[in-house]
Order: sequence, then C-alpha cells, then structure tokens
Amino acid sequence: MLTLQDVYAGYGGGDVLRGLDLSVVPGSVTCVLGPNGAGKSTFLRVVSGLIRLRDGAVLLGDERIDQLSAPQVLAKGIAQVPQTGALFSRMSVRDNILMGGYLIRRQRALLAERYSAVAELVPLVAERPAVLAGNLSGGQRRLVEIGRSLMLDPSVVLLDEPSLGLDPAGVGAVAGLVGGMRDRGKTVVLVEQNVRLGLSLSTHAIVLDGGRVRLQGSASDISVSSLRFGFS
Ligand SMILES: Nc1ncnc2c1ncn2[C@@H]1O[C@H](COP(=O)(O)OP(=O)(O)OP(=O)(O)O)[C@@H](O)[C@H]1O
Repeated sequence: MLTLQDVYAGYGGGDVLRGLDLSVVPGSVTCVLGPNGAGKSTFLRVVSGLIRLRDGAVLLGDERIDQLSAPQVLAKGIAQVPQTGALFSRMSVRDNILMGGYLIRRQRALLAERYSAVAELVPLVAERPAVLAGNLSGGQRRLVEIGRSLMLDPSVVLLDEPSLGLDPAGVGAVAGLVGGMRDRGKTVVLVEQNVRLGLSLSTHAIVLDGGRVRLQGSASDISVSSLRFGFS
C-alpha cells in the first residue's frame, strides 16, 4: 500500500500539496484527477522522490520513503514515467528499453529475463526492436517509455498524462498496455486530463483540488457526471 499522510510540499513559492492524505490500493489502477494546478503532477513527484516534503509522510507498506532520493525510490520498486519521457532518438527501441535496466546491467540473465517480459507486454518491442526511437510515432514512443520503466520490475508505476498528444490509435495502445500491467499485478497510478479516458482505464480514482483530496473511491463511483470542475 502506498500512503500519503498529511503531506505538505511545493516549490518555494508556497505549498502546492496542503494536507494531502490518501492511499493507493495495491494492484489497482488509480486515476488522479483534478483541475489545472490541483497538484496532480506534484503528488507524483513527491512519491518518486523528486520533491522533498515540507511536512507529512509517504509510506510504501510500513516503510517511510519520503527521505529517499529518486534513485532509491526507484530501487524500492516505484517507477515514474514522466510526461515527456525523452527517449534517445538515435538509439533503437531495444537499446532504449535496455537503458531502463541500467541498474541491473551486470546481471545478464536477469536483464534478458526482464527484457523478454517487456517484449511480451509491449508487442512493438518484440516486433521492431531495431527501429530507431526517433522514427516512431508519438504513441509508439509512449509505449517504449512505459516499457523502459518496467525493466526494474517495479511494483508501482506512476504515469503522468500518458495519453497527452496522442492520436486515437496511440491512446488505444497505451490503454492496452495499462490493462496488461494491471493483469500482471502492477499498481498503476495515472494522472489524466482526459477524465473519461482516465476513469475507463482505472479501478479507483482520486480527485484533487487545491492540493487536497476532494473525492476518492472506485472509478465507477466517481462518474464523469459527479465531477463539477472546469475540465472535461
Ligand atoms: N517546477 C515548478 N516550479 C514552480 N512551480 C511549479 C512547478 N511545477 C508546478 N508548479 C506549480 O504548482 C502548481 C501545481 O502544479 P501541478 O503540476 O502539480 O498541477 P497539476 O494538478 O498537475 O495540473 P496541470 O494539469 O496544470 O499540470 C501550479 O500552480 C504550478 O504552477
């Protein structure tokens, strides 16, 4: 269970998260919704160790992780896929995926095993490993970015706006990959501006507003019509 307890955090100009209390159910796909500036991306950055808390705690199971660096959080099994994943465009799909296994690069058998697992989950990796990342469509790049984050076999995957800027085919492929991760028991937390899409992919939802939880529950409880924000 990933838990935030009374978290305050921000960027120097004041707190963006103001007493954020929430739990992410293990094995869930949890969609984080809310208007612009609600603190959704900040929440992900706090969990992944990119921003320090001013107060409160972040726990993975019983263990506090809010004092850890970003690489230490990653080593605990929490991987963040940022909004723009910055693949190496002159490198192949295969080499980009392998970059995600940098921490285990000397463990050849494990690296190969993890690569096979990613290739099984992301057909593009199995079918077009030699294609340069720079020649992929936006949707294909997103699949490789997410696949790369799976090389360390994280238990929790944080996705910031995975559908942003994708055409319908790309959105469909990303949705399929989220389903595949769920089927493999990963806990997925996704921030999504597209409320309908986010809720359709998710088992649970959390609505943030002003850096606090405004609503949380199952994705079916939190229907689009129950939301009264200026976002669609
Ligand atoms: N690197 C930063 N430095 C300073 N302020 C920031 C930074 N990133 C975000 N903020 C501010 O923090 C507030 C919350 O941003 P955050 O990105 O968490 O919101 P969000 O809910 O993800 O919304 P959006 O969809 O607009 O990204 C905003 O007012 C934003 O301007």
